[in-house]
Amino acid sequence: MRRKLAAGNWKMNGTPDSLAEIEALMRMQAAPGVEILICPPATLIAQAAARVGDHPIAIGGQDCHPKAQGAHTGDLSAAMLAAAGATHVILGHSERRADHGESDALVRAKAEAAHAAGLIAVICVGETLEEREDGRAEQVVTRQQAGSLPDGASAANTIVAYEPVWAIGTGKVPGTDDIGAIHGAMRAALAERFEDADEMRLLYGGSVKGSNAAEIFAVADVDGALVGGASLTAQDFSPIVAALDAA
Ligand SMILES: O=C[C@H](O)COP(=O)(O)O
Repeated sequence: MRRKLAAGNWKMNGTPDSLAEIEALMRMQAAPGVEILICPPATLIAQAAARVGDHPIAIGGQDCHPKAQGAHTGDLSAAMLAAAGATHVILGHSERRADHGESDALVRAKAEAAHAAGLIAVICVGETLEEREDGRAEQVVTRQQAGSLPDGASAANTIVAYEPVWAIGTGKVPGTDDIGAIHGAMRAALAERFEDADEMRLLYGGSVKGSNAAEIFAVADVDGALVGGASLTAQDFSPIVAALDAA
């Protein structure tokens, strides 16, 4: 049984005042069927983890370096994230692939580093608009998935998020048939490589909001969401958690 996950990626947003949003989520009506993960900017991980305390909300990072330590100014190792209180790390987000030229091979190396530090890797894949219009969405996504997941990936240490680049922050969302087709192809490709593929969680990300969450979560093989803009406030995020709990 795959546990449903509502993950929030705050991206480059948030100051210590924003931690009040996590406290508001902690006060929210319990959604027993849903695991919640918040990935604030690295500057807030330790404070967020301290605020969460024993509450089951998990805290994650948004990137890590593939090396364990060394002369890499400005970077953070997976072990540093774990020491700050993170249990998860987002890797290979399309914004990192675009802004920092991250390849599948680099994402795979980062995932290996995350696993070595005991972190759960949330590995992102997704096609551009041009690739979708060329009819290559499934091919691109499964190729990225194959290249970005290390051989040691398992349901215990890896989650895959399908995020069409053109749907991120745009208000555009693929049709539910399209999401289902991609998630089905991802699951089938995982099954060829990993024994516990049936237990690996697949998230959808890209303009998920309270208003469209229920129809997205009704799609087969969608085990939750990776949410950007609508994760920044408890008011916007809580309806998504509720829709997932009800799905
Ligand atoms: O990581 C989150 C995704 O990029 C989705 O962002 P969005 O919900 O603002 O479209």
